[in-house]
Amino acid sequence: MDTPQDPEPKALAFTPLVADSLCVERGRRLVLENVSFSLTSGESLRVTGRNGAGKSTLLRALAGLLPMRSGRVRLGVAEGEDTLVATHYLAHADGLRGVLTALENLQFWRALLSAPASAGGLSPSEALARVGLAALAETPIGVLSAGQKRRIALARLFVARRPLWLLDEPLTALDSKARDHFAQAMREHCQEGGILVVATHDPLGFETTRTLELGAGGLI
Ligand SMILES: Nc1ncnc2c1ncn2[C@@H]1O[C@H](COP(=O)(O)OP(=O)(O)OP(=O)(O)O)[C@@H](O)[C@H]1O
Repeated sequence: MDTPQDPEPKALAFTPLVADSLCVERGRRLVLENVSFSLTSGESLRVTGRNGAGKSTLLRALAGLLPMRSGRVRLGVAEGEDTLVATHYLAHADGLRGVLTALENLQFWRALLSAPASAGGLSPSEALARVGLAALAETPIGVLSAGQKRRIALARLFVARRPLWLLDEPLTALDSKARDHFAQAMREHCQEGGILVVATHDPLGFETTRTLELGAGGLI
């Protein structure tokens, strides 16, 4: 059963995300060298680059999941709030449990992700409807197609409102209509004051504030 919603969701606006001279090693090899950028409320960054250029590495470092050799990431949040609850990180993997239904997976994620600072998200049923999969609510994830699983993974973004979205190849396996819908969701997130960082090889379907091409000269 869905849990009740916070009646007064907070605004998403917050002070900038700053990456300052990030250097990150993987397997003793320097993958990111002096990567710097700053994004404020409503801004978006598209991270591109050849396979192995370090896109996933950058997102994981921004999410605090990888140690840095040097440099730092600063995420301004409201006083008393935790940077951890300000961030949605979506990796390549969908992060879904095959034996649970679509609805149960989102109930799990909502319980895990909800916090006072990120309240105001959709209920799991509403989030499923948002990604066009309300009819599959009671279907176990294990029997869904790759694109359907991806859509449910993306629905996690809607069950808890968080200002910073770090998305690694979010469009993988989506059909063109689902891509259009998700482009609209990313646009709305920025219009509401959120910040977006997307690693992708594909066009996103909207103009981001900036592009960072790793391995080829930096910010565009
Ligand atoms: N766990 C790991 N241990 C050692 N090296 C790693 C590890 N994960 C990634 N690497 C290396 O780090 C480099 C950057 O990998 P990363 O996954 O960030 O690239 P990417 O730009 O996201 O690539 P792709 O477009 O293929 O997804 C690659 O050379 C890769 O081999």
